[in-house]
Amino acid sequence: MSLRFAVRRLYSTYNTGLPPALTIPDLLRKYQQHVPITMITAHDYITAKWAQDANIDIILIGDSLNMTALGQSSTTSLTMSQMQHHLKSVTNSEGSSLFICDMPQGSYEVSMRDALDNAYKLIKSSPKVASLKLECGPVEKDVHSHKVVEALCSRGIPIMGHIGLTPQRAHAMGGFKVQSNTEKDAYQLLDTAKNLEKVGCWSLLLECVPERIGEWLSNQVSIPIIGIGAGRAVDGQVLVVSDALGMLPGDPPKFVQRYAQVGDLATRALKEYAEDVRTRSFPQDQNVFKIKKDVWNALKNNDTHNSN
Ligand SMILES: Nc1nc(=O)c2c([nH]1)NC[C@@H]1CN(c3ccc(C(=O)N[C@@H](CCC(=O)O)C(=O)O)cc3)CN21
Ligand SMILES: CC(C)C(=O)C(=O)O
Ligand SMILES: [Mg+2]
Repeated sequence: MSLRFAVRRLYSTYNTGLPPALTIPDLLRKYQQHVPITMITAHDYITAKWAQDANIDIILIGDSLNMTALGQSSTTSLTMSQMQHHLKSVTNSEGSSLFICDMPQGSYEVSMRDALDNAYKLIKSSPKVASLKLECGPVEKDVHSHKVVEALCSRGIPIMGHIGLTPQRAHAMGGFKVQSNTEKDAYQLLDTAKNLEKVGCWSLLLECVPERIGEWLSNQVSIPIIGIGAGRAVDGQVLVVSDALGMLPGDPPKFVQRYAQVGDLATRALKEYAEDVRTRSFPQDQNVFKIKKDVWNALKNNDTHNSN
C-alpha cells in the first residue's frame, strides 16, 4: 500500500459501500448547471431512509414535524430537545442526502449567545448535519435574526435563510397566508433576500409567494432558492414528507402534490391485521416457533404423570 493511499484510508471516515453524502459545493454546482435541487423533510429514521433510497438531494429536519409526527397545530411549540431527538433519528439513515436542520422558534431570537449556543447544540447532535435553516423576517424589522445569520455564517456554519411565509411567525402574519401580494412587500422581500445573501447564506428557502415573485427574486440573487409554494422558476423544490406521501388524512394546501396515499394504505393494512387476529387467521404456521420433539415428548409425559 502506498503511503498516500494509506493516508487517504486513514482520513476517510466512512466505508459504507454507499456513495458519499452530497456537499454544499455539489449542490451549488447543480445550481450553476441549472439542475433542479430536490428536497424533502423527514421526521425519523424511517422517512429519512425512504428519502435516501430515492436519492433526494437534501433531507430537512423541519420544525413542521411538530405538526406531523407530533400532532400539534403549529410549529411554534417545538423545543430544542425534541428537535435534537428527531435530528438523531433522521441522521442515522445512511445514503447520499445532505442534512439540514431547522432552528426551532425561540432558539435563536432571545440573544446572540443563546442563538450560537443552540446552533452548536444542533450541530453537535450529529456530525452529519451540514447546515441549519433559520426563519428570517424582513431585514428592516428583524435586525436580530439577520445578525444571527451573519454570526453563524462567519463562524463557518452554513445557513439556509427561510423567507416569505415564515410559520414560526404565523400569529403575527395572521395565519399560513400567501406572502408578497403588494409591490412594497415584494421590495421588502427582495431586500431581505439580498441581505441574507450578503451576510453569507449559501441558499434560501422561499415559502408561499406568487410564482412571479419566485421568478423575480431568483433573477436577482446568485444563491439557490428552494421553493415551497413558490412556483416553477426557483432552483429547487421542497415538500413536507407526510404531505407528499399522503401519510395523514385531510386535504393538503394547494402547492402540495400527493405522490402516494400511505395513510390509507396503512389503515387498510392494519384493519386487515386486526380482522386476522379476531378470526384467528393470524398467526399462521410459518409465523410460529417450533419446539424440539424430545422436549415436547418430555413435557407431555410429565403432564400424564401429574394428572395421574
Ligand atoms: N404538513 C405541513 N405541510 C407544510 O407545507 C407546512 C406545515 N405542515 N407546517 C408549516 C408550514 C405551514 N404551511 C402552510 C400550511 C397551509 C397553507 C395554506 O393553507 N395556504 C392556503 C392559502 C392561504 C391564503 O393565502 O389565504 C392555500 O390554499 O394553499 C400554506 C402553508 C407550510 N408548512
Ligand atoms: C419549508 C418547510 C418545508 C419547513 O420549514 C419545514 O418543514 O419545517
Ligand atoms: Mg420549518
